[in-house]
Amino acid sequence: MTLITARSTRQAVALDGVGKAFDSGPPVLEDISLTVRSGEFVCLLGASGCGKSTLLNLIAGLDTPTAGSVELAGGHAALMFQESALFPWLTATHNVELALRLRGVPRKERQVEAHRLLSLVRLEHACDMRAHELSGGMRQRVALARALAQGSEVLLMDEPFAALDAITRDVLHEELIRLWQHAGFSTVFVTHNVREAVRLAERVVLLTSLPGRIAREWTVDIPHPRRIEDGAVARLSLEITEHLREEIRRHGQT
Ligand SMILES: Nc1ncnc2c1ncn2[C@@H]1O[C@H](COP(=O)(O)OP(=O)(O)OP(=O)(O)O)[C@@H](O)[C@H]1O
Repeated sequence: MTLITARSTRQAVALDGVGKAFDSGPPVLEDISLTVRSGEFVCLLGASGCGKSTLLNLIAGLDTPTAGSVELAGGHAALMFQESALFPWLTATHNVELALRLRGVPRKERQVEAHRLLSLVRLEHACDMRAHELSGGMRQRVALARALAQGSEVLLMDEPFAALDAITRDVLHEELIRLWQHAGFSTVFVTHNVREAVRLAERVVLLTSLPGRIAREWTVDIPHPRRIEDGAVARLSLEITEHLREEIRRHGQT
């Protein structure tokens, strides 16, 4: 593992003129051009229904754009959703081992590696537990360990902490930043929570609605560790919220 010391210029994700329409409906996304540098943490922010998940699915290769192109370093990305989607009959270790198996890690190395990943997310005491024995926060930790097990350069996260209480969410923000700083993967994180975006990202990209286009973006220069209640986080959040409100007003989505 390497600590990020300098900003990379290599591209992890490159979207060029991406558009998406479903069937004969109007475009959900239009002319999205966005580059995510290797090791960069970008938050995609926008009102409900503006197309954030659709864009993430296009980056993941789960769907194809109707216009433009999507390029992904390494050809594949790890995904994490609001629901942990763990296999309930498998222990935490076996859930992680499954991802290692799909990646071709030899059987005798899998258990050690799964335990290493579960310790990284501070779950060394829960290796033998199944989903129903884990809290929501612990389930998301296992999901994060499983995502890391895929060994992708890019981690795509679709509101992964939205269902958690504020304290658990805050702890997981801290954990995610710690892992990102040390492992150096690129992250595209979707949220409609402005403070969460400013708390986490190096860059916040705001999407318009109907169709989703890039409205504006902000570089977040606030040093880590950041807290959600920091003055600098609050000030930038206020500024971004004003722009988000404007977008919502424009489209009558209140
Ligand atoms: N498979 C699909 N077929 C038809 N329409 C779809 C499909 N997937 C998404 N849409 C439409 O695309 C639009 C954007 O949806 P999407 O889920 O990407 O938005 P979002 O910004 O992630 O919303 P939220 O924040 O509420 O999760 C919505 O109008 C949705 O109904």
